[in-house]
Amino acid sequence: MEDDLKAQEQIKAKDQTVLRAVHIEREFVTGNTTLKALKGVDLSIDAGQLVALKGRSGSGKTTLLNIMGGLDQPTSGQMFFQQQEISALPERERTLLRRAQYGFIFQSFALMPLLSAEENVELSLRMAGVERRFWSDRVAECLDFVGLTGRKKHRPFELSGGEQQRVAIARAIAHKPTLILADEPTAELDTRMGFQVMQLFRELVESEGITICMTTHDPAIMEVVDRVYAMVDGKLIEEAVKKEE
Ligand SMILES: Nc1ncnc2c1ncn2[C@@H]1O[C@H](COP(=O)(O)OP(=O)(O)OP(=O)(O)O)[C@@H](O)[C@H]1O
Repeated sequence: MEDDLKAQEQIKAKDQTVLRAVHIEREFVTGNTTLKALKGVDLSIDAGQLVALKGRSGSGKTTLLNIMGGLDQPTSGQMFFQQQEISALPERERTLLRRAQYGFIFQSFALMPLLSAEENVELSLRMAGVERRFWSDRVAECLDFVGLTGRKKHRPFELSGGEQQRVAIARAIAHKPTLILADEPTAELDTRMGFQVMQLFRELVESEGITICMTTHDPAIMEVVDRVYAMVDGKLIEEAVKKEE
C-alpha cells in the first residue's frame, strides 16, 4: 500500500512542469545597437528530466539559463518556476526562491578558494537557511554521493578539475533543490571526467527526481540526456534524442 502511494507520488511528480518559458525575448542595448539574443523562446521542462541546450557560441544559451534562474529578466515573455512567474517577482523574492529551490553549477566551478570541500558544501546549506544541526550529516552525505569523502579537507587548488566540479555538484544538491541549472559543466574537463559528471547527473535525475537543465557544446553528452534543444537564431528547436536500448 505504502509502495503504491509512493509510486503514485513519483508518477505525479514526473507529470509536473518545473519550468515553463512563454515566448521569452531578450534584447541587449549597447550604445545605439540593439541585439536580440532571444527571439521568442517557448519551452517546458518536466520534473525528473535531464535536458541539454546546445548551440554555437553566442547563440543565447547562457542568456536563457540566466532567465530560467531568475538571475536576469526577459525583455518580454514569461518564465514560470512551477506555478510561480519568476520573471515577475521582485528581486528579493527571486533570490529567496533561487536559494531554496535552485542549484547552480558553472563551467569554472566557482568554489570559494579559501574554503575546504566540506566548507564549500556547508556554505550552501547556510545560504539556504537550513538549520545548523543538519549540516554535518548532509555535507557528509553529499560528499559521499560525489565520491569525495576522502578529500573533504582539501581546498579547491588541492583538487583536480573533475574533483572540483564534483564538489560543486555536492554544493548544488546539498539543500535538496528541485532544479539544477548547469552552464557548460563539462567544458573544462577531459572526456573521462566529463563522463563522470554526466553519470552523476543521470543518477540525480533517476534516484532523487531532480530536474537538470544544462548547456553544452559536447555532442557525446547528447546520448545521456532525455531531451536536446538547439538554439538557432535566438529560437529553440527540439531535436530527436538517440538512446541505446
Ligand atoms: N550583458 C550583455 N550585454 C550585451 N550583450 C550581451 C550580454 N550578454 C550576452 N550578450 C550577447 O547576447 C548573445 C548571446 O550570448 P550568450 O552568452 O547567451 O551565448 P551562449 O550561447 O551562451 O554562448 P557561449 O556558448 O559562448 O557561452 C551574444 O551575442 C552576446 O554577445
